Amino acid sequence: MTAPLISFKDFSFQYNSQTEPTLRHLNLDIYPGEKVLIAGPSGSGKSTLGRCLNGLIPQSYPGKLTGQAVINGHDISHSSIFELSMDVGTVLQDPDSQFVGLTVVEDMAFSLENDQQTQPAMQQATAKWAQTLDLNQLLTHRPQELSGGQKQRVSMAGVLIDNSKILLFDEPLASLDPASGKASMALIDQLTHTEDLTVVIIEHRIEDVLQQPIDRLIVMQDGAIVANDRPETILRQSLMAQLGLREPLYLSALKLAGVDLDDCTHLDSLAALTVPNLTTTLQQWTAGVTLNTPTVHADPLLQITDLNFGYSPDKPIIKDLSVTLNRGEMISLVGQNGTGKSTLSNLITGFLTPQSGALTFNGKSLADQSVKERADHIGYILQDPNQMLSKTLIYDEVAAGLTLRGVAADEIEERVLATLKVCGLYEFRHWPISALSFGQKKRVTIAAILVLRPEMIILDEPTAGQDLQHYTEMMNFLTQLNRDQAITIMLITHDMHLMLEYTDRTIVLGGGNILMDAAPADVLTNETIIDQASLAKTSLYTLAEQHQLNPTEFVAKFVQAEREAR
Ligand SMILES: Nc1ncnc2c1ncn2[C@@H]1O[C@H](COP(=O)(O)OP(=O)(O)OP(=O)(O)O)[C@@H](O)[C@H]1O
Ligand SMILES: Nc1ncnc2c1ncn2[C@@H]1O[C@H](COP(=O)(O)OP(=O)(O)OP(=O)(O)O)[C@@H](O)[C@H]1O
Repeated sequence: MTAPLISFKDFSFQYNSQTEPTLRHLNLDIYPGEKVLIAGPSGSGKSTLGRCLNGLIPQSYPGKLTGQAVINGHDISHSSIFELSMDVGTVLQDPDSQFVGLTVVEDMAFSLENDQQTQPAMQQATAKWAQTLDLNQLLTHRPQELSGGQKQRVSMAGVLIDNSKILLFDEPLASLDPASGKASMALIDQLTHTEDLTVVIIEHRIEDVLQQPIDRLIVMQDGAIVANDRPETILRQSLMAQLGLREPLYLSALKLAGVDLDDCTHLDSLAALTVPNLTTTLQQWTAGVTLNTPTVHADPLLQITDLNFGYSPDKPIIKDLSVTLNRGEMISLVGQNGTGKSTLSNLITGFLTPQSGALTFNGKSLADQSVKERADHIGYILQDPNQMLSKTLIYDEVAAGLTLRGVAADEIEERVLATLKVCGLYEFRHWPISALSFGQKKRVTIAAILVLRPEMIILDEPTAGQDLQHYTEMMNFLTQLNRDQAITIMLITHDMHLMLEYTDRTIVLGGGNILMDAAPADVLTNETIIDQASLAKTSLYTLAEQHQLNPTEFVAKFVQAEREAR
């Protein structure tokens, strides 16, 4: 039998700054050529396990290590980062932080130059990977000029060029638009076969990873491995919710329609799934649901008229854009990577100034309001929490906005503690921010804005990097704010699931303007818009099509039934 390429035996790890081990008694073997998905709640130790694979632990993150972890014959406790980085190539969720070269080709060749390889060897290697990863047209571009999907391919090239046999992806989908995410998953699958790679993917969005076959799903909880099996076995046992994971949409739909999963085969792939009499069951279920009349919001809050903006005069990003957002709406803003969603948000919040056009909030022009004045009404939560955090302690970070605004000390305490409870951070209130996981940091930034009680909140990918429990808590919390206090919420997202289940109106941005402004179920069943804006059909759409149902109606009924069940 083949020996494992990665082998953990009764392995535990405790960061020096922690009082308890973060990884506990792991036993895990990964074999050459396997494609493995690691999932689990936020803070369960996935990234820590990733750091053990690529040598950052114990070299860059010192701590107490017991048991054994061997990667391609190298015991991590006695190997250098250099040795392990030759075995394991890591592609981070934020490729920007990984770029070292001024151009794509320089970035790709960087490690070869460090190894003092000859010019012809470097040229041969860059040509091979540029071809394999479809980067030939981009070699002279600066990495910062690329779209999210292109950046990820450059990062992959930068690690594959070292001939690493193991590739580690930490949340590869978090910042890609759905079409790029799909392409990226297909590329990873192709490389697993053609380049003889072993692939480890850490990702919360299981359904999106399962678009391509996965050999094994490993679920972590509280530092331990609680499931390690074929995805189909875990899906069949209905363990997903119990394990804190999000079930694929099509499975939720089957359950809603009363299907017994024991009667089904190939549960991990909608294309191969077989269920007896499914067409009749779904048609009967659809006929039994009556759609509610949608609530109409007609009280304008933010009015944007003929807005124009470009970072340089020859390249307009926003062109004559006009739109009205009403009080109490729950909106998703979607579109291709690099289309201008963040730019539009920066124009609204005052970080950027338009070349022409008008913005009014509550009937008053925003033109003469500073960033801080606008922030009293409109909160903006960035995608990368590290760009927003400035204090050492969590409590202080959440209190900062209130302190700056001169709120009385006892009111600050009351509001901060209430917000921390709502955001699931209360127990960490005395912790330094540096000891939090990515998902936990994200919640701190959301808490710091919510505490100001704004009338409108713009959130850039609010749930990226969040586990199911915190995702659901956060979205229920935002929904509650929206319903009870009529706060207008606009979510910038690449998560089609989120857009469908939690928003009532979707604005699709593309080519500097609005391509479509409609109910999410209408957007996600419009093939032309899906193509133009790099969105993706959800599995619900495919399921409806497979069973001769009207996709728009089926999706809308599913969303309504799910919301009622929440
Ligand atoms: N550099 C560090 N120093 C001390 N403790 C850390 C450090 N990084 C992570 N931890 C601790 O380890 C725990 C697990 O964090 P890790 O980032 O591995 O979780 P994760 O499962 O990847 O979470 P997420 O899905 O939120 O990214 C966290 O609760 C955190 O307290
Ligand atoms: N500070 C800047 N200077 C110059 N160009 C920029 C700057 N910020 C963004 N751009 C460019 O403007 C365009 C729109 O970027 P923006 O970040 O608004 O897109 P986005 O829709 O939010 O993308 P994503 O979905 O990837 O987050 C992109 O082509 C980007 O490269």
